[in-house]
Order: sequence, then C-alpha cells, then structure tokens
Amino acid sequence: MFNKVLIANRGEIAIRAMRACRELGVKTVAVYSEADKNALFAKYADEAYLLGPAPSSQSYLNMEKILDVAEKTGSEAIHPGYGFLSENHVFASKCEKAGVVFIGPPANVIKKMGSKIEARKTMSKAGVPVVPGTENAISEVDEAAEIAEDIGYPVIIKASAGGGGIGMKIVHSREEFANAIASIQSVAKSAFGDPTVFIEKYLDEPRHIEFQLLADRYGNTVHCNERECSIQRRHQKLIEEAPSPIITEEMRELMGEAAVKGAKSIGYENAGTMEFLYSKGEFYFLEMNTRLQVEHSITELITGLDLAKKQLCIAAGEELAYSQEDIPLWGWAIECRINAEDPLNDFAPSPGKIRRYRSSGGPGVRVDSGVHMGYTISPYYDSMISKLSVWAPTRIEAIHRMDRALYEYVVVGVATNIPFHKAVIRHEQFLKGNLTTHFIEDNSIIKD
Ligand SMILES: Nc1ncc2cc(-c3cccc4ccccc34)c(N3CC[C@@H](N)C3)nc2n1
Ligand SMILES: [Ca+2]
Repeated sequence: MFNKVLIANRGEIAIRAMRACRELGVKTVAVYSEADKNALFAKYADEAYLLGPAPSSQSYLNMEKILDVAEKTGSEAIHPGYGFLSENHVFASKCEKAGVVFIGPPANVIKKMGSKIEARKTMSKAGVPVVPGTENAISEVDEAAEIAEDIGYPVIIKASAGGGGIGMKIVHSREEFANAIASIQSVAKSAFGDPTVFIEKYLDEPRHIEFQLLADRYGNTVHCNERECSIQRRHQKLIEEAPSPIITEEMRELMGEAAVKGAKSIGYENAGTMEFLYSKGEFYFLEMNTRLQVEHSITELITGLDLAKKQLCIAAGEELAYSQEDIPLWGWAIECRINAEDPLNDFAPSPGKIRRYRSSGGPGVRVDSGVHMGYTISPYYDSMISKLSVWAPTRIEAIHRMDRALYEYVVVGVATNIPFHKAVIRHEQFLKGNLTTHFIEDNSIIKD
C-alpha cells in the first residue's frame, strides 16, 4: 500500500478520497486554489499546497504544478476524483512517465473510452449491445443521410468527443439532416476541438441505467449492480437510486454480464461505470466513464463496499478478493445532489457565504459534503454543497427516509435545490418508479 497519496481534486470527492486513505493508514497531500484556501478538504489532509489562482485552468487543471507537488512531497500516487483531470488520458500518461501511479485505468483505456465512436466499436465487437447507428465517423453528409434513412428517423447526431449531453441533436426528418450535422460539427469543434460526429437511432423515453465496475490488474472483474440516473435536468443528474425500480434479477444478470464482458475486452482496471440506455425491455451501451462517479455512494450503501478504498488497493497492485457471487445487493439507496442553485430562478448557481448549516443525520442517512458553516461557495466551480444519500430495506422506506432527511437539512445564506428534491421525492410518478429521462420536463416539477 502507498505511504502517501496526492488528491488532485477539491470539495466532497477530495474528502471522500482522503477518508479512504486515512482508513488505510495512507498520508494525504491536498492541492488547493486561492478560492479554496479555507476549504475543509485542505484542512483534512496531512499536507496542503497552494496551486494558484481560482480559475481551474490555473489550479486543478494545471498538470505540471500538480505533478511538481507530487514529486516534491514524495507522493507515490495521485487520486484524480471526478471531473477536472480524472478522465484526461494526457495527464494519466504524464503520471506514468513521472513514475507516479494514476489511480484509475491505464491511459490508453481512458483515451479509447473518451472517443464515443471508438467505445461503441469496441463494445460492439465485444458483443455488448449498442444503439443501432453508424460504425464510423461521418465524413460525407449525403452518405450520412443515406445511413440515417436506413436507421430510420428520428435519429440523434452525437459528437464523438462529447459527454454529458453536450453536442447532441435529435433529427426527425431528412430535411433537417444537413443543417443538424453542420451545427453539431461546429459545436463539437468549439467545445471539444474535435468535430467528429456519429449517428444513432433515437430511442424514445430511454432510462439511464449504469453499472458500477471494479477490475484489478490481473483480469478479475466484477460489477457492483446498477444505478438509475434518469432524473436529470439539462444532462445534470439530480437524483439517483440503487437498484433501479425497473431492472429485474434476470435483466441485472444480463446487463451485468455485458458490462463485465465489455470491461474485460478493453483491459479495464480500477473503478469504472458502464452507462446503458434502457428502452422497451432492451439495453444498449451508451458510454463508459473511466472514473469514480459522484453517485458511487449509493452503490456503497447497497453493497457495503468502500469503492474509494478499492481504488487505492487495486492501484497498489492488490488482487480483487471478490468473485461476482460475493457482491451483495441489499436494501435500497437514494441520493439527492444538494446544490447551491435557485430552483425558482431556473436553477441558476447561487454562490455565497453559508451562514447557517446543519446537515441531516439519524438512521440510514449519509452526507458527503465539502462545505461547512461560514464557508463561501465559489462561483469558479460547480455549485455542489453535498450529496445526501439514504439507505432503507425497501424503496418506499428509502423515499420516506429521504423525505425526512430533506426536511432536516438546513442551509442559510445561499439558495439551494432542496425544495426541488422535496417536490420530486413526493411526486406520484416518482413514487410509482415511472422515471424516464423526460421526467422533469414532463412533470413541470420546477416550482417550489
Ligand atoms: N440513441 C439515443 N437515444 C436517446 C438518447 C437520449 C439521451 C438523453 C437525453 C436527455 C436526457 C437523458 C437523460 C438520461 C439518459 C439519456 C438522456 C442520450 N444521452 C446521451 C448523453 C446522455 N447524458 C444523454 N442519448 C440518447 N441516445
Ligand atoms: Ca461520460
């Protein structure tokens, strides 16, 4: 096991990684920006170093500075968290070259899964169902139009380098096609510096079901069940649950097997998530995330696993001491992302100083937070205050528990989306488990 690990992130995920290190007796090094000099994570670490000014490009994305601190402090490994450099294959290979262990998959695997076209092709070859669509990048518009005809409208055009829903456009007819391709290519070019696009059959009302994976460096790979992430708003996940109300035992086995098969086919290592679209009893590979995700907490709650510790153990060369049968699924977990956003002002970020703060507690409640009383939420980063997760033996009990936990949560000084979560968790469609990706707009839940 490592003696010292640098956490190249901030907020709740930095504390999450540091908690895992502390339990393993590993020393921790924090790196922070000017805006985070009073942040909890910087205090929690054994050592903390200033990276630079608040803008991410001058701090949490500054690869050289981070590697410099790792070298100076004798950190043997770097935990990238999520966001920032966590799926940056250039950074992962710089770590490898610098002799610092990047806690995640090998750089070439990150690179491969970062291209949606490459990922689709690889998964299709491995026998994982993919959405019907183009095999390769679109080059000629006319040829692409032919393919769209074969697929059958509506189709969706996606940027290969895209993620989180940026660079997607639904096309309903031939007439719209040419303009749609051109607009996505220019969006992709400006957003990702890569105009490559591809086409898929548009699945109506899909559910977003993702499988948590764990793989060691010796080929042992298991899945840790699924998470339902369909309650999204503008591609930002808001409420997640594990397991999914729609996935049966049989379907879980089929999708889990596909996820493991796909991960093995690319030589996956460490924690990862395979995202599927689920529609009319069929599932299709959507994309693979080569990092630990925000919502990993609910998987930990229903399995008893500590995924962050597993990441450290795997990166340190330990074998995964589990076979698939050893991974339990017990009870039900729900997570609400508590953000400093104003639901009555189109969820606009609401940075500022937290004057009163009392997080929820009691039976079956877990709060992963990076803030504290008196902390000022910065406009430079995402507006997450915390992840509020609950566990209970059944879904309905988990819903009642989340309702109670939301009632207890006190944040004064910034607007939060707590009222929004209260409305969703009480909504009859939610109670019934009717969670399509159109849930929010279909149910105009925005009002307080
Ligand atoms: N072929 C095909 N058909 C329907 C889709 C619908 C969506 C989608 C669109 C809007 C919200 C969503 C929420 C959860 C899951 C998927 C969606 C979608 N994506 C891809 C990125 C993800 N954040 C949203 N891809 C799709 N692909
Ligand atoms: Ca992704």
